[in-house]
Amino acid sequence: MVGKIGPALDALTRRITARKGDDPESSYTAKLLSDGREKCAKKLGEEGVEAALAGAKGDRKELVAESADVFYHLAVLLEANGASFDDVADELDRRAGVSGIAEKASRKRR
Ligand SMILES: N=c1c2ncn([C@@H]3O[C@H](COP(=O)(O)OP(=O)(O)OP(=O)(O)O)[C@@H](O)[C@H]3O)c2ncn1[C@@H]1O[C@H](COP(=O)(O)O)[C@@H](O)[C@H]1O
Repeated sequence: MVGKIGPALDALTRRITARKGDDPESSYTAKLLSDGREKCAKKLGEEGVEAALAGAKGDRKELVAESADVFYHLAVLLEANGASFDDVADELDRRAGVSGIAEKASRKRR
């Protein structure tokens, strides 16, 4: 099965970019972006904690909903910092094939 998250994140990114500069009264994204990156970061932190709590209690439905909130707020925070999911994808690709254990050990040697 071809994954659906890439196209979904692309479409979400396009919607967020299109909202930039819109009236904050009519767009939550425009409101967040006009409030500044610290507000965007605060919202991502809140949604991350909510997703973690849903996962910890084993609530699959809530975890899925909260995860969508996390992706949305991460997309807004990336936009607020001039970054994108493509940048994140490049970083993930860079890490492919490097074990997390080996990477941690290499950091300790530095
Ligand atoms: N995916 C989302 C999305 N996920 C969550 N949210 C909003 O994020 C907010 C967070 O929920 P909270 O309960 O924390 O809201 P709150 O307490 O009112 O927030 P604050 O007062 O703290 O800012 C809610 O208003 C949600 O509706 C989203 N808002 C927008 N999108 C996407 O962005 C697109 C553009 O939306 P607008 O910018 O609103 O047109 C939409 O078509 C969607 O694709």
